[in-house]
Amino acid sequence: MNLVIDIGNTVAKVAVFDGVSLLEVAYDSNRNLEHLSDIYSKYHFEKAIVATVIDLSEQVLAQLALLPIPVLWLNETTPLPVVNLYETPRTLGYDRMAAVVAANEQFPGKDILVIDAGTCITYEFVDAEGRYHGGNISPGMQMRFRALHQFTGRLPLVQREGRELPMGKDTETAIRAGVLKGMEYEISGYIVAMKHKYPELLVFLTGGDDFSFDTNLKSIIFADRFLVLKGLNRILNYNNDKI
Ligand SMILES: Nc1ncnc2c1ncn2[C@@H]1O[C@H](COP(=O)(O)OP(=O)(O)O)[C@@H](O)[C@H]1O
Ligand SMILES: CC(C)(COP(=O)(O)O)[C@@H](O)C(=O)NCCC(=O)O
Ligand SMILES: [K+]
Repeated sequence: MNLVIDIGNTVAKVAVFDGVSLLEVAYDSNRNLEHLSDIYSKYHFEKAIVATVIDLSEQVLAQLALLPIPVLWLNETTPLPVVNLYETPRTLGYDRMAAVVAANEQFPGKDILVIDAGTCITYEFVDAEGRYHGGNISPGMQMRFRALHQFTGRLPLVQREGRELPMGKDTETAIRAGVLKGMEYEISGYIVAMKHKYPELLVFLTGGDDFSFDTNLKSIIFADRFLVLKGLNRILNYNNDKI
């Protein structure tokens, strides 16, 4: 079994894979992997992979150091099943690469746009020859709600759940629609622009933020909440003989 750990800016994900099958996922705070010991004792693991986009707390480092199996720390030196054309591989967030690796595994000969809506929204492009060209980073949903509150004198902190209108009729609905429609139009805009350039383009959507689209683009999107974990598992298997 493979132990796959993805530590994001908001949530840490701990997953169990048997070959390519995902058996279980646990969600933890990124400051303390509380579920790790329980999961570890339930299965027989051979190896692990860790990807992080934050500097880890002493606690998480200590929890990972206790693992009695080989651990692959994903970074710019890790051999990958796609070509990395990012100009600064040392500064790349490897959760982004993992999502690309999983999408490319499902559709090897295709141009793919991968959209990951987590703390940030990231847009990644991998071409039909398996070359990762890079992509863009923009604020995630919670960040948008919080930024509007934090950087103004009068705007409240609005929650995702509540009355949704196409155009706001009061401060709360104006902010909610502004954030949600802003994300929707941003995402649709990327898809339309990239489809224009790459007519055969496939689109994957992943990340913790589920949101619904009303557009006809919905039908061309593959939604997969576990894309990053699946990509990390593929990278771990790809490096089987090296760890
Ligand atoms: N149970 C949950 N705990 C925390 N965030 C959640 C939860 N369910 C959904 N979310 C949403 O998912 C986002 C985190 O998504 P994720 O892709 O895991 O982010 P990251 O990889 O940046 O940590 C949060 O910003 C939040 O809006
Ligand atoms: C862009 C990100 C903040 C996204 O993180 P996430 O939303 O998954 O927590 C992360 O991938 C990161 O810190 N990247 C480093 C900069 C770069 O990729 O170039
Ligand atoms: K993200």
